[in-house]
Amino acid sequence: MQLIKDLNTFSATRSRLEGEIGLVPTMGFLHEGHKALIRKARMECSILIVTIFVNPTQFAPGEDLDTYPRNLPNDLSICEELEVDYVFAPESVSVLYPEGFCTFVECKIGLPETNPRSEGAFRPHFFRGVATVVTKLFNIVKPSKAYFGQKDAQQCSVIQRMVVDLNLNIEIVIVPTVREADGLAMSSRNAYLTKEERGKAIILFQMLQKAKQLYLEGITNASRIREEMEVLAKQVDGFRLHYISICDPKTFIEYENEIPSSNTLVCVAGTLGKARLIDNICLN
Ligand SMILES: Nc1ncnc2c1ncn2[C@@H]1O[C@H](COP(=O)(O)OP(=O)(O)OP(=O)(O)O)[C@@H](O)[C@H]1O
Ligand SMILES: CC(C)(CO)[C@@H](O)C(=O)[O-]
Ligand code: BAL
Repeated sequence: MQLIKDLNTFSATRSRLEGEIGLVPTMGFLHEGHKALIRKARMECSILIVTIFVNPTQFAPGEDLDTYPRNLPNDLSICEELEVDYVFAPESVSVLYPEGFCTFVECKIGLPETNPRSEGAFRPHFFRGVATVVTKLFNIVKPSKAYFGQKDAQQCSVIQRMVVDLNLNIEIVIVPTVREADGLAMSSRNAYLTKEERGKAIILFQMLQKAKQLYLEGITNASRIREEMEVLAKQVDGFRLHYISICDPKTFIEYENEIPSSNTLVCVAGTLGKARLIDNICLN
């Protein structure tokens, strides 16, 4: 495995590579969720490239850019173990954002005007930063396939839309959410949870399970499902619910009343202490 930290070396290396190139973009602090993406990419591609970069443009002022967990040595040994060929981990922000950088990519899926209960609404800067850095990584790595996790459902839809809209000719592979034994979705930010908060963090999964249970019992009214999920959220001391969204998984347009018999995604987000957690489930 080769670790590359600068653009010139990466570009020179990339120009010599041929075959099916798989890209797994990450922000590091790798866990079992990342490992699932890497394993799938390893099975499907002849050359596997993992990127590790905590992208500042997707963080708003006051968010956790400075404290975001980092552990490059451990990430590298995980990549080595999983037979990654190249890790591109820019050594500084200026590798991807040199002085004068001022061009951004914007996708309108889930922006506040189309869905007030979404990541796009709660983190209005977020998808612009993600779409921009992912476009840059796609242009730098030139993969045939790129792998993303279902945990970040709206991010998946934004990227899937972006490759269509911008004719990027890259296959986007979505990998199911990997969970802890009690159902909590793996996330680098779980590291922020205290022991007590960790116990409470399964509330997101429980809310999603409740939605599924209600749906299977024949309840198809989005507001009714949302209300019952809210009741659960209120029972957990210290959990600040940001939103419950019951929406179309491609457009993220919210269902207010009857939900259709296919294509319904339920997303939840909230904070427990310093950790902002998100999760989702497909109802049908
Ligand atoms: N539990 C998981 N299951 C499957 N994929 C995951 C999981 N967690 C993260 N991923 C995916 O890994 C890729 C890199 O994610 P990232 O490095 O931001 O980790 P993260 O755990 O999602 O971090 P955080 O939740 O703190 O933002 C993304 O495509 C993300 O969806
Ligand atoms: C896709 C991504 C690597 C872009 O910075 C990030 O949003 C993530 O890790 O999910
Ligand atoms: N996994 C999404 C990255 C973020 O929340 O910044």
